[in-house]
Amino acid sequence: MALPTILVTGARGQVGFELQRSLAMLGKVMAVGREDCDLADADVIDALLERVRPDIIVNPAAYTAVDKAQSEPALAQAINATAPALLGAWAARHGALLVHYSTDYVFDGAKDGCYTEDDTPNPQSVYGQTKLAGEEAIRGSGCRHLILRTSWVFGAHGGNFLKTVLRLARERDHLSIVADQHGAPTPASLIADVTAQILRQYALIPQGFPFGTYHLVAEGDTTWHGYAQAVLEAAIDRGWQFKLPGHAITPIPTSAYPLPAPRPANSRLSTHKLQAAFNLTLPHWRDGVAQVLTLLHP
Ligand SMILES: NC(=O)C1=CN([C@@H]2O[C@H](COP(=O)(O)OP(=O)(O)OC[C@H]3O[C@@H](n4cnc5c(N)ncnc54)[C@H](OP(=O)(O)O)[C@@H]3O)[C@@H](O)[C@H]2O)C=CC1
Ligand SMILES: Cc1cn([C@H]2C[C@H](O)[C@@H](COP(=O)(O)OP(=O)(O)O[C@H]3O[C@@H](C)C(=O)[C@@H](O)[C@H]3O)O2)c(=O)[nH]c1=O
Ligand SMILES: [Mg+2]
Repeated sequence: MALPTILVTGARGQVGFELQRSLAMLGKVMAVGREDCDLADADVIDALLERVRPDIIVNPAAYTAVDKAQSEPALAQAINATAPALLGAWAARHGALLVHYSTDYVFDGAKDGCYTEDDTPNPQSVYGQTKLAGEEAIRGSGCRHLILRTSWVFGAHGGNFLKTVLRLARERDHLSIVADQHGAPTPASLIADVTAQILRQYALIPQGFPFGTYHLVAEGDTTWHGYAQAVLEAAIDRGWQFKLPGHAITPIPTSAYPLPAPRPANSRLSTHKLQAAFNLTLPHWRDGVAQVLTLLHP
C-alpha cells in the first residue's frame, strides 16, 4: 500500500509541532497552521480537505484559552466543536481516519479515583463544554476515529504552565499556586509519540483496529503546586537561578485564586484502556519535565 497522506492541523501548537516530527516516518505529512486554514471557517476547511484528500486527519488544533473561552463561547464552539464535526463528516464520506484530542476538563472533577473512558462527562467551563461537543460530533459522524483525552500539556515549544512558572519565578520573589487540583502534567512529545505508535499499528493491522476514545496522560499525578515545585527543583539542579527562594511557592486553595473558568478538582485520567489496547507503557510526568528542561535555557 502507498504511504498515507496525513493532514495535521494546529502546526504551531504544542502537540501539532511535535506531531510533525513523530509522524514524519509514517507517510506524507501536510501540516497546516491558522494562516493556512482558519478552522472557524467551514468553507476553508472543506476546500483544504478537497485539495489535500488526506487518508488520515490529525487534529490537535483547538481553542485552548480556558478563561477567555468563557466570554467567547461562539468562537470556542466553532473551533472545538463545529470544525471537528466537519472533519468527521469528510472522514466518514471518504473513509479517512480522524485522530482528535480532548481534555480532562470534560469532567467535573467530583470523582474520587481516576476517570475512565466509561465515566460520564460533565464539563464545568465553556472550553470543556465545547471540547465535549467536538467529541460527540466526531462519534456521531460515523467516521473511523481515535479521540485521545489528555491533560496539563507542556513542552519546550509553545505556551504552557511549566514555562509560566519558570518566568514568574525569575520575575517575582513570591508565588502562590493552587494545591487542591490534581492531575498529570503530560509532555506534548509523549502525546505525539504515542499517536505515531498507534498509527503504526493501524498501518500494519487495520483489521479489527480498536478505534474509539482513550485517555492518554503521563504516569503519576500531582497538583499544580506540586508540579510547579518539581519544575523549579529540576531547573535549580540544571543551574537555573531564580529570584524566588528555593521552596517559596505557597500552596493555596482554588478559592484563593479566582478565575473566570472553573477547573476540575480531580483531573486524574486512567490510562489502562490505552495501555492494554496498544501494548504501551507511559513514562512518569517528572521524566517529561526533566527532558523539556534540557531544551530550555535560563
Ligand atoms: N494545552 C493543554 O494543556 C491541553 C490541551 N488539550 C488538547 O490537546 C490538543 C492540543 O493542545 P495544544 O497543542 O496544547 O494546544 P495549543 O494551544 O498549543 O495549540 C492549539 C493550536 O490551534 C490553533 N488554532 C486555534 N484557533 C485556530 C483556528 N481558528 N484555526 C486554525 N488553527 C487554530 C492555534 O493556532 P495559533 O498558534 O495561531 O493560536 C494553535 O497553534 C487540543 O485539542 C487541546 O484541547 C487537552 C488537555 C490539555
Ligand atoms: C499562573 C498561576 C496559575 N495558578 C493556577 C490556576 C489554575 O488553577 C492552574 C493552572 O493554570 P493555567 O491557567 O495555566 O492552566 P489551564 O489553562 O487551566 O490549563 C488547562 O488548559 C487546558 C487547555 C486543558 O485542556 C487542561 O488540561 C489544562 O492544561 O494553576 C495559580 O494558582 N497560580 C499561578 O501563579
Ligand atoms: Mg491556559
